[in-house]
Amino acid sequence: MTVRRIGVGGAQPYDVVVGGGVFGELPGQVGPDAAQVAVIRPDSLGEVARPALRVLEAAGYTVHDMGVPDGEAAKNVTVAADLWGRLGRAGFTRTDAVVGIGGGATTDLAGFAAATWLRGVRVVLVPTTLLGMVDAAVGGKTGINTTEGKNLVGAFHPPAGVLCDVATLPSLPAADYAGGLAEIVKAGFIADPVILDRIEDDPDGATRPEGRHTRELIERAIAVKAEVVSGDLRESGQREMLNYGHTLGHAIERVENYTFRHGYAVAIGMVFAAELARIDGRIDAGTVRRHRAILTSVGLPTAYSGEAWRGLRESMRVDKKARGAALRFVVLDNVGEPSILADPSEEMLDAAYGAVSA
Ligand SMILES: NC(=O)c1ccc[n+]([C@@H]2O[C@H](COP(=O)([O-])OP(=O)(O)OC[C@H]3O[C@@H](n4cnc5c(N)ncnc54)[C@H](O)[C@@H]3O)[C@@H](O)[C@H]2O)c1
Ligand SMILES: O=C(O)C(=O)C[C@@H](O)[C@H](O)[C@H](O)COP(=O)(O)O
Ligand SMILES: [Zn+2]
Repeated sequence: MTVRRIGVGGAQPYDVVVGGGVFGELPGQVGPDAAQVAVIRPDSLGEVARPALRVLEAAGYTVHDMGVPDGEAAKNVTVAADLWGRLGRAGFTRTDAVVGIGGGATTDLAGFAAATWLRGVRVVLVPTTLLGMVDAAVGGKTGINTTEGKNLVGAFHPPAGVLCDVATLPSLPAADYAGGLAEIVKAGFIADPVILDRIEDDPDGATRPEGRHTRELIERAIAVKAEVVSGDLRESGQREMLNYGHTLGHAIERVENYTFRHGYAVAIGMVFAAELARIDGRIDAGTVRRHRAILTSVGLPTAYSGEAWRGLRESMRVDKKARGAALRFVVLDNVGEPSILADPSEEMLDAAYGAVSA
């Protein structure tokens, strides 16, 4: 299987390595300075993490296997504090390193632990979900959720390297695989319409790791993310476009107490943002229909409870793109042309939600 390296620029450039069996590159990414390595991974992913643990042990590191709760259940301050305790007891110093293995929730947590331990130690990320590979592990956003909102506590802390071993994908449940497709579709709508063409060409294949266009979809989505974050690590401008669908999406996750898949919430959020753009006269009804058709074709939801609207509207207030009382949404002026819609009226918001409410 071919290996592709996608470079991420910035003050500390690194590679996103995509291929089969790339775990072997872990020691090279962890580097020669570390004596100890903390491997942070879900308790449930012992089998998936084992080859990585073996490679690190064989390279001579003292490896601490730090299991955490599965997925989103670990992305909170209780688990982060437990990790700080374990790092402290192991005597982790500034030259030691963290390796995060798992889905996006786990790599966000591992990145956050690395960002906060001693104010920042080296972290290498090994995403094992589609979503982790195409989005979460790339770009240096780390964080945890709080009761009040999604990712409200975090830090920008880019990894030293990202290893996407596509051989881990076949064991991923289909529903979680579909969640990753939402971020791939997002990359298509905001920056690379070829992604949309490939999914429309073979929607069934898009839902499977062995699909005809799967490698291309993964690499194109990573390339979109790498390009954006290379120029704007701290989200002072262009990076906001990666938040397409996330203002409503994060609010849905919050009202569901973080038990609703991120990708599913973002899928609904993208249709909401598309409806907002249509109401604002930026895109036509056909482009909104294209959102629904593509998302539905790969098994993603495009509607949500009408009764939830008041709670969602309240939750959106803490969106990181908001400025004061003004909400700011990423919308499209056209496919591949994202822009910001600032402070839409309550009537517009109500109308757009009416169009996605079930
Ligand atoms: N930092 C960022 O830039 C960024 C970007 C996008 C999303 N995110 C975050 O990513 C998270 C969503 O990530 P996700 O969709 O990967 O969810 P997840 O991390 O919850 O993983 C989904 C499920 O798949 C399991 N799993 C992981 N790899 C597996 C494998 N190879 N085989 C079988 N099961 C496997 C996990 O244990 C979990 O149960 C959210 O918290 C979201 O906020 C962050
Ligand atoms: O990397 C980014 O920037 C993104 O917005 C990517 C999103 O897919 C991701 O879910 C991110 O975690 C959202 O960031 P937040 O700052 O809105 O919490
Ligand atoms: Zn996301």
